[in-house]
Amino acid sequence: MKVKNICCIGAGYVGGPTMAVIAQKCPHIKVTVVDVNSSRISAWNDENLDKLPVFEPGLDAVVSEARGRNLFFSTDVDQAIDEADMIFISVNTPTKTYGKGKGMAADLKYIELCARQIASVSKSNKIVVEKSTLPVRTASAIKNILDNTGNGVEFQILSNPEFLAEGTAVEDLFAPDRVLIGGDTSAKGQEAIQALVDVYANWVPKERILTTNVWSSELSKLTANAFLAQRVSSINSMSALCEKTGADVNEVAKAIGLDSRIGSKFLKSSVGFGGSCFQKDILNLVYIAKTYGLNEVADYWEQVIIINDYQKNRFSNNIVSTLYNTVSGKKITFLGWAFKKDTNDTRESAAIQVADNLLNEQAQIEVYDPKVIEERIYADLDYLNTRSEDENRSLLKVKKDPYEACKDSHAIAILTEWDEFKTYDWQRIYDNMLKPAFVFDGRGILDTKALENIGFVCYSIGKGSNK
Ligand SMILES: NC(=O)c1ccc[n+]([C@@H]2O[C@H](COP(=O)([O-])OP(=O)(O)OC[C@H]3O[C@@H](n4cnc5c(N)ncnc54)[C@H](O)[C@@H]3O)[C@@H](O)[C@H]2O)c1
Ligand SMILES: O=c1ccn([C@@H]2O[C@H](COP(=O)(O)OP(=O)(O)O[C@H]3O[C@H](CO)[C@@H](O)[C@H](O)[C@H]3O)[C@@H](O)[C@H]2O)c(=O)[nH]1
Repeated sequence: MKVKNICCIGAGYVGGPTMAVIAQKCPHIKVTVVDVNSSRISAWNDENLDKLPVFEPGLDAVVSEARGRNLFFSTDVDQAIDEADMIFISVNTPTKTYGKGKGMAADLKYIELCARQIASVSKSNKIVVEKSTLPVRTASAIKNILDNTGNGVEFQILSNPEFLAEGTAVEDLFAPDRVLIGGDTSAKGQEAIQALVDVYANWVPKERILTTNVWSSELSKLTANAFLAQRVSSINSMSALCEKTGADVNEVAKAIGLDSRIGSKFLKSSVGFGGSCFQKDILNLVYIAKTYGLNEVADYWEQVIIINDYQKNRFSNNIVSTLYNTVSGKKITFLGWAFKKDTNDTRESAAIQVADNLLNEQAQIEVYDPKVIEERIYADLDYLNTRSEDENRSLLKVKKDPYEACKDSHAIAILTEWDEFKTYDWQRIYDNMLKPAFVFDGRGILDTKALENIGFVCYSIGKGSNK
């Protein structure tokens, strides 16, 4: 079977870029991305490419090439489902905030809604692809809903998890380490797998397209994120030990990373990992292990989250203790709010927890981030419900100019590794700060020696004193 018409439900960080790349690479396939959020769809359709709802380097060029040709964004979900022979489900699967599994399990209500809508609208056979990250065995629930419509339509369910990282989404989609496709072992299942393999084969080398059974595919996604996050927590746990012992975490990371069995990637110590996936997916993994009675397995992975929380709190505690045990009324500047550089996404960003801790200590915070808008920052804080919205707005201000944000500040905290922070006129920043002028580099990106020569008092994550 040759796929001619794709529909993707969910025009978010995954659905948008993923489908834009499929459309660009496969001009013979019509791709329609649909979403219930009409303002998001309008933004995807905006003539001004700066207004796309997702900021990703290179995405504007891909969208401008394919949009209107064979890439469409629409709110008409029913029509797109009806026309498609392959439907990707790429809706959000956040951690449950209510009921059984609250705070741990993935909330699958949006997935189920999609399955029910596909079931009620479809008049012809369809391949349904799980693009969202899902707990292992979700495919059987989706199949159950789809197969019980009684209208004679046949559905094949595939799992095709997405491994792109934000900030490098387009690069990752152009040249993925692998594409993973899981499906049913029956002949029809294999045919469906082949149809999706053929889509990717338009630009991904065949040896990088891996096919498995559906459960392996679902579980591989959670496993990959757990392993990646575990590396960050592992090096972050070492950063605490480095600071106590005079070791330098960057030197340790380099020394161990040269061992080809360990490898050098994902060993950058930080103020803690963020992003919409790591925490949510590990909590989900922990929950799944517990439901199968695998308590030791659950405890093992939960430790990755515990260390991450520890790292964020350690960073804010260090700011308070260094500033003579009080930050009350003191101005602290945050450079960066996004969970990593080159994205406007702030979900689970370490900056949020660090800010909340410091606001509890009555600090005055001013934030500068090159891509994150003011409304997003306040929404992140308000969501925690720690204090009133008015208090958040009076204690924390968002600035559009980094020098303005740093003026008259007691301390600067680097929360995101944006490249531009390295190029600032740090002498100018120093001259306009209160003294002693402190810098807390939560990303280890600044040249500490150069800053110390200017007169700053520096703390860099994982760098112990050499004395
Ligand atoms: N963000 C990432 O980098 C990333 C990477 C790999 C996998 N994932 C996974 O992909 C999935 C989507 O993540 P995201 O970051 O794109 O989420 P997102 O919140 O940015 O986008 C999801 C979109 O789905 C829409 N939606 C929800 N229910 C809908 C429905 N019934 N009909 C139509 N639209 C609906 C929402 O309005 C939203 O715009 C999640 O399962 C996530 O775990 C995310
Ligand atoms: O050495 C490192 C690497 C990452 N991070 C932090 O870890 C978080 C996650 O970074 P990254 O993995 O690069 O971005 P994500 O967009 O969250 O991507 C992850 O989560 C996605 C969603 O599931 C997966 O698709 C990707 O493969 C997986 O890398 C960020 O806060 C980073 O700053 C570190 O602190 N040190």
